[in-house]
Amino acid sequence: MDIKKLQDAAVNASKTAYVPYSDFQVGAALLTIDGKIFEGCNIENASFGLTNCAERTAIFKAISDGEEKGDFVALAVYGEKAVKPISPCGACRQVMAEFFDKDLPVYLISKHLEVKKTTVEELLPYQFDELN
Ligand SMILES: O=c1ccn([C@H]2C[C@H](O)[C@@H](CO)O2)c(=O)[nH]1
Ligand SMILES: [Zn+2]
Repeated sequence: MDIKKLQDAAVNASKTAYVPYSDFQVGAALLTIDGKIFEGCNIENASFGLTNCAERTAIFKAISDGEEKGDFVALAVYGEKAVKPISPCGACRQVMAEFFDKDLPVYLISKHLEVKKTTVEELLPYQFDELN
């Protein structure tokens, strides 16, 4: 799969972000082994801590639609105002660790489309995982 397509999907996903508090639109695009792409945006709340990041929205949409742990092959995240490639928060890293293989490629993208390629393992080393 062309990474450009996943990157475009992440940019597209950011368009529907609900961000009245931060005005910081984020989009995520999650690719499955079958070639499906699940898009997610950040969704904020007046009670700030209830905000759902773009990454978790995409992951939860995929799981809710029947995709399973191990079905995922790549994630792209785009920050519309990110000066440097966006960096996922700790909550999202933990949720990624739940559903993604350690070596799954994660493409972090800045507003100028600078891309940093990393992995789940790099984002969350020595992860908590009760099942292992
Ligand atoms: O990787 C990230 C980083 C931040 N945000 C959101 C949370 C909040 O809505 C806004 C500003 O932090 O960006 C994401 O969705 N993903
Ligand atoms: Zn997050």
